Amino acid sequence: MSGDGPVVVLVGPPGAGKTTVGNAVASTLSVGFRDTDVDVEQVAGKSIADIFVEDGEPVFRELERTAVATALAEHDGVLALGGGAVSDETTRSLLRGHRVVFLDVGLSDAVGRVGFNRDRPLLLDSPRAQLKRLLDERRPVYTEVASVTVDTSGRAPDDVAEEVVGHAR
Ligand SMILES: Nc1ncnc2c1ncn2[C@@H]1O[C@H](COP(=O)(O)OP(=O)(O)O)[C@@H](O)[C@H]1O
Ligand SMILES: O=C(O)C1=C[C@@H](OP(=O)(O)O)[C@@H](O)[C@H](O)C1
Ligand SMILES: [Mg+2]
Repeated sequence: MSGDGPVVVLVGPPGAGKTTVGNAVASTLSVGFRDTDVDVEQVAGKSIADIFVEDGEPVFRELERTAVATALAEHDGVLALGGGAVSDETTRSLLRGHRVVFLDVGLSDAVGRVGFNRDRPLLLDSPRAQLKRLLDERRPVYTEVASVTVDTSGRAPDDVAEEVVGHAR
């Protein structure tokens, strides 16, 4: 249903907990949860890993840009974006005016959470170095699009979710 947009949009690097915390926040608020990574997989009819291998990252980014725009327009619950969505300028401008929370995470915690996960194509090779690069490159962008930053390092998902609930619309 369309309305004022999502009650909260979660951005941040892989392993920040956008999907996990987003689900918990939606459950607490009794609203729907949507994740643009899932939307992209549904539209493409295959996993993100397969999109990267078979079609390439630019195709994934194009699908992601459309998925974010669609979700912002029609979802009124909690919305989690993929970690790289904010690298797109159109997406950044679409996020203006929305309640955006940056879930931050330190490098060690991020590596511990997703360093050995095989579902994230960007982290298959040298996960620690890749996560450091993504964090260094994107932190300024996450900060720019978000009105609030919540550090998740060393914290349980439920604890983070409770804080995010306080920032929802
Ligand atoms: N605060 C947290 N503490 C410990 N592990 C976490 C936390 N948040 C998420 N995780 C775990 O880290 C992994 C990645 O979480 P996920 O929600 O998919 O992150 P994102 O969507 O930001 O990439 C999952 O295995 C999840 O259970
Ligand atoms: O950081 C990125 O560029 C990506 C993050 C992933 O989502 P999560 O941030 O939910 O892991 C997913 O969109 C894809 O693997 C690319
Ligand atoms: Mg996710």
